[in-house]
Amino acid sequence: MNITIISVGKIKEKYIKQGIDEYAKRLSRYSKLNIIEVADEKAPENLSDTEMEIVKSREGENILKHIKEGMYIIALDIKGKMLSSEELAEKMQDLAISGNSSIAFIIGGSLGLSKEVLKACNYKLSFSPMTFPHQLMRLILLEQIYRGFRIIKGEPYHK
Ligand SMILES: C[S@@+](CC[C@H](N)C(=O)[O-])C[C@H]1O[C@@H](n2cnc3c(N)ncnc32)[C@H](O)[C@@H]1O
Repeated sequence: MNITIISVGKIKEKYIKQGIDEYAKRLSRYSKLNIIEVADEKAPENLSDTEMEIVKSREGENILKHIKEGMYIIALDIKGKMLSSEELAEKMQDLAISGNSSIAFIIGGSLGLSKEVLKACNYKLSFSPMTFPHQLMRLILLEQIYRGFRIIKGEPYHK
């Protein structure tokens, strides 16, 4: 299976980068991983609603450029559907069985994802009603994808 993560913004924190590198290494036993970072637009505190939509829209355009034919697109969205780790694993397995060998996970920037991206995606996945910073979200997502592969393979994993 090919996993692509399209994420707005760079990873600046060293400790998060180390965690991401570790899970990317662990995942390489199970999947091809491609992490694409798209530029985050400047978003000062005092933006109007319209200006915020413009920022999200610009970031969204850059995200959508990386979507390829045949990719199953999962947008990370606080308001999306929550799944257990076992349910996410089952979803990944079902996609593979039905011939979707390429999954793209999308993580938004500080203002979230544009309506165009949310419209283009096949599934909206929430990790909880809480808001996580995008850098940490990338690490948590990688851990859950890795956990998903361990579950699919029936391999032992920390509970
Ligand atoms: C700082 S958050 C953006 C917060 C923004 N106010 C919103 O409502 O989306 C950056 C990105 O991380 C991801 N994210 C953060 N918390 C999440 C959660 N609980 N579930 C799913 N994705 C989350 C989303 O992709 C979001 O666009």
